[in-house]
Amino acid sequence: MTNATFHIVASPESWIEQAAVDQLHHTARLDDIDRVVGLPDLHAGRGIAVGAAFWSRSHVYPHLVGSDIGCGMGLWRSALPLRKFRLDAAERKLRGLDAPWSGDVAARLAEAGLAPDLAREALGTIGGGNHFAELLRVETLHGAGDAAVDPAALYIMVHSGSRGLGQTILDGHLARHNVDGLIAGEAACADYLAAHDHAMHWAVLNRELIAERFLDRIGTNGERLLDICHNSVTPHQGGWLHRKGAAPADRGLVVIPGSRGDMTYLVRPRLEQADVALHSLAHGAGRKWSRSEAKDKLVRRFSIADLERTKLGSRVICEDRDLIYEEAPQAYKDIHQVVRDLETAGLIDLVATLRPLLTYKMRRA
Ligand SMILES: Nc1nc2c(ncn2[C@@H]2O[C@H](COP(=O)(O)O)[C@@H](O)[C@H]2O)c(=O)[nH]1
Ligand SMILES: [Mn+2]
Repeated sequence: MTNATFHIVASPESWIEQAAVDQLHHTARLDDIDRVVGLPDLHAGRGIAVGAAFWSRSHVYPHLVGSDIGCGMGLWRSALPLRKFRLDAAERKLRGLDAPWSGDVAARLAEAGLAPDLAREALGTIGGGNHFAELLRVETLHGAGDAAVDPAALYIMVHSGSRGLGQTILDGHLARHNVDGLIAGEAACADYLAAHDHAMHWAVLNRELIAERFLDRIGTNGERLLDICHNSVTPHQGGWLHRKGAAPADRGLVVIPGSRGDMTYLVRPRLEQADVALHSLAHGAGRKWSRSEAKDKLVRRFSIADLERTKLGSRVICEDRDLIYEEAPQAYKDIHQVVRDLETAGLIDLVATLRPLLTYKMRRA
């Protein structure tokens, strides 16, 4: 039995798999979960649905945040005008980015208020899975607009998280408490929250360094327009708001990417209806196929070379033969429908649509 209120933000046109809805109901039955919200990118995860927000007045549940604490999206406007950007040259220059960053890691960690040796080897690297760095340009400016969006500029979006650090924190918690919740105010909860906040700050710094490394390789720099975490637990309305693949609607502009072969939306959250969705938004399109399904379905239909170009004409650097199939655009839901659902629910205004030019996932040294 549960007393939690349950709401899914999605129109009948949106495809939401039953397994994900079942996972939401399962989570709603945890002790003292008061509100559960599914967003239009909802899909099944490893036990916990992704594209969801959970609020508890009294408990913090680390397994609802998951292992990639602080994972999120950052967007930078580069100083390079599009007219000077050369795709072939950029593709050649984007090398050596999976190796540890050779800059002053200790100083950057200390500046961010973190221990100077915290997960230092991984800092500034993207990691695997569906993490990426992507160069984009403005496709369309919408009515809501924003002075920071210059259609003549090149942009970079970075999706990465806390790498092994978040996993270590979750593993430590599960070893001691399994999936039991932590009672807010008790020492064990404070310890988890302190480690969680370090991982969030580490992830923000990680995205910043990735963007700097990429922009440096193509001979420019940039200004950060936004950085948002979609895996987190934060204080909210006198309780605790867990976001599992859900973008915050209370921290300014948000990017909602589709896939490497589709558009990304830059949106401004609307505050009037925000509480209905626990002040959260879709964090992407959400998966339609699991990784193994994607590989099985696509491997006979497409060569690696096919997948190194997208239907939008953008390029893909991914030298992992499995990953290039697992993360193919076909594996994701329709981003345009996801964004329409958020608009229809009165949760966002569109600012701009961005088109991918080059997506970097990994390249061997
Ligand atoms: N523009 C791109 N979007 C992508 C790519 N790979 C995935 N995605 C989208 O990002 C979210 C991230 O999901 P998460 O649960 O891992 O945080 C995903 O739902 C897709 O919509 C890409 O290469 N480029
Ligand atoms: Mn993520």
